[in-house]
Amino acid sequence: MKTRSFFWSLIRYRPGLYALNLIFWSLIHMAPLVPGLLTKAFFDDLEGSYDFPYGVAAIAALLVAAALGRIGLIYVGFLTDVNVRYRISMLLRRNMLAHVLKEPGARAIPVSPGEAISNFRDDVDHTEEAVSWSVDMLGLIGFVGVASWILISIDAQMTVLVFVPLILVVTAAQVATARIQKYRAASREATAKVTGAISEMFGNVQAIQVAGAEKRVVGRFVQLSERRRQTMVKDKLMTEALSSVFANSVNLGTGLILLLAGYKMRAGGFSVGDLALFVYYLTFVTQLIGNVGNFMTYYKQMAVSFGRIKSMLQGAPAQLLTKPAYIGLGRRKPGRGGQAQEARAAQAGPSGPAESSAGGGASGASESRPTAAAAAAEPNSGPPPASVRESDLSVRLDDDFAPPVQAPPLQVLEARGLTYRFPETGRGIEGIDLTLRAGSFTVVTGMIGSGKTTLVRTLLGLLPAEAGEVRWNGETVERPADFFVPPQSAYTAQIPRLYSDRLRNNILLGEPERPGSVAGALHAAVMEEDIGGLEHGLDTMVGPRGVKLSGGQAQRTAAARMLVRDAQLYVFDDLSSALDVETERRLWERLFRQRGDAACLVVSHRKAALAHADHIIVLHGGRIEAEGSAEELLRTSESFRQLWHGEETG
Ligand SMILES: Nc1ncnc2c1ncn2[C@@H]1O[C@H](COP(=O)(O)OP(=O)(O)OP(=O)(O)O)[C@@H](O)[C@H]1O
Repeated sequence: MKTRSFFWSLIRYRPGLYALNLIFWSLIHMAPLVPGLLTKAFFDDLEGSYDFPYGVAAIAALLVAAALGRIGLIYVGFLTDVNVRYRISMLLRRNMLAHVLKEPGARAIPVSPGEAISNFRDDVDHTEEAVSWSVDMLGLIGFVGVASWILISIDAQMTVLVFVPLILVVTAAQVATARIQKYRAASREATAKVTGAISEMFGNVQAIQVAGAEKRVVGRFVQLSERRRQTMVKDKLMTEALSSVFANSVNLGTGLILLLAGYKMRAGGFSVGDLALFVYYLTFVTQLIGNVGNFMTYYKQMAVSFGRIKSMLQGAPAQLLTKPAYIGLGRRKPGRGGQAQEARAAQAGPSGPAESSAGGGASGASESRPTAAAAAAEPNSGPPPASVRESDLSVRLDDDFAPPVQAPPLQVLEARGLTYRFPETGRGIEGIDLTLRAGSFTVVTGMIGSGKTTLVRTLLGLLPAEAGEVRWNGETVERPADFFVPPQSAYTAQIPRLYSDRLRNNILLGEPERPGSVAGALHAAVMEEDIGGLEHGLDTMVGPRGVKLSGGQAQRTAAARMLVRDAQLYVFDDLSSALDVETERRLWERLFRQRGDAACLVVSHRKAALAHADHIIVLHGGRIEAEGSAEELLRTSESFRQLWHGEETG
């Protein structure tokens, strides 16, 4: 999609509102034609070359009325402008967010969080500005057209002089735009890097301290800030230089008019009123040219911003940015969302995976979708305010997200030829086959970097598989990311993600609390004894990213979050990093006893997990090196023996 098409699609989002805004701003810009003519009449009347029928006082009254009328128009113009610009930016941000939440969870944004924030904030702002400034163009053309006609009829030669600044400024702006675009791109890039560095610094304070890297980190920050300063100075200098050309051209024009008017007045062909009219119109012509310059600058900035916003889409069509959607303002149109959702529900039907792909698409496994929703829906403390409850959030996003799929009870889950390689390193997994039956307990093990995490993420759709397929009871799962969420599956990632909220809310993450459900999940996650030691039990605020909990508590809170949900497949990615051997043993025992018909897929190298496994998969270099029971593998696999005995030795 080209910048021009993007721009038009933004205008077409609310064509009526945009047209209203265009009309008001055209009137605002054309309104000065009237006081110009009144000023001419006023001076000509005083000079005696013209006789206004109602006297000079009437002209003064009309001038005041014209000024008041323009103030009224500007007031309404600002109302329409605010409505257009904020609706556009809200739509863009909403659609960008919806897209991010639909991407495979582990690769949802292609840049650092800081850069993504800059995309959401600054690039959308620039786009909004370009659309907003575009409404001045019609009024400008109208004003210049009518004013030229009036001025030419008075004095063609002088009129040419009025338009000299216009020609100068437009030429200067044209010459400068390529440079402005270059400087603007560089300053945006530098700003994003600084924002990214700030977010990395704040996220890694502890790592920086323990590595004694404060000076180096601050040094890098200073370098990035210096680069930003340089690019910003160039950017601002160029923009301000152009503005000053716009501003000073009025003085230049006035000087030229005065010079010529003196000669013409002496010759008697030019009245004081004519002079007043020329000077009056020149001011407005130049102001309006300034607006053209602003529009051109913002349009160029928008081209840069559009490129950056597109990169966030990771190859998805840019049309989705301007796809009409409910943005939370006014009444929701019938047929949008509500009906669409019903239609999708009918398509998704009860029969499971194949139908689920017909829906709009939701993201991630349990870890990503409810997490993201709750992160947006729930503030730092206490219950969320009514305006941002999850039910409201679903109203805003349900055009994009399919309703949860209800698949038939799991009998067998199969993956065939599953392949994913990280573009950056070419590493990952290749040609993985696995079979999980209802009630089975499968452990994936292997050395560091062998591909265990990549395997579970690809299976669950958190990474987009390059090849292979996943089948649920023999039916192909077309869109694993939509499908592998509760009630089909629940997942605990290797690194737990907790939110600055109560412990209870971190476990439930929007799931309605049933009697005993949280207590049951806490017991299964071996967390029940820790609760008594916390200041406010389940209502303890866990702090940003759960910093008030120990690593093991955070890990088990994430496990409890998974276990509080009914699922037919539970996936754990390596709990051992933060759990002592005894706690982990109790956790697997409880899970093993309580799992019922659910299948468990566990990444671990701990004996406690391996001992429960009825099937073990040993990965090496992203491929399955061996598989079987622990007994078989101890006989047949050297790698497995190393892992098994490794725990004893180290
Ligand atoms: N985000 C990434 N970008 C590029 N390469 C990656 C990325 N994440 C992992 N890899 C590479 O993919 C391979 C598999 O990584 P993966 O995290 O799946 O291994 P693992 O067996 O889970 O390791 P660990 O036991 O340390 O958790 C590794 O060689 C790793 O270097």
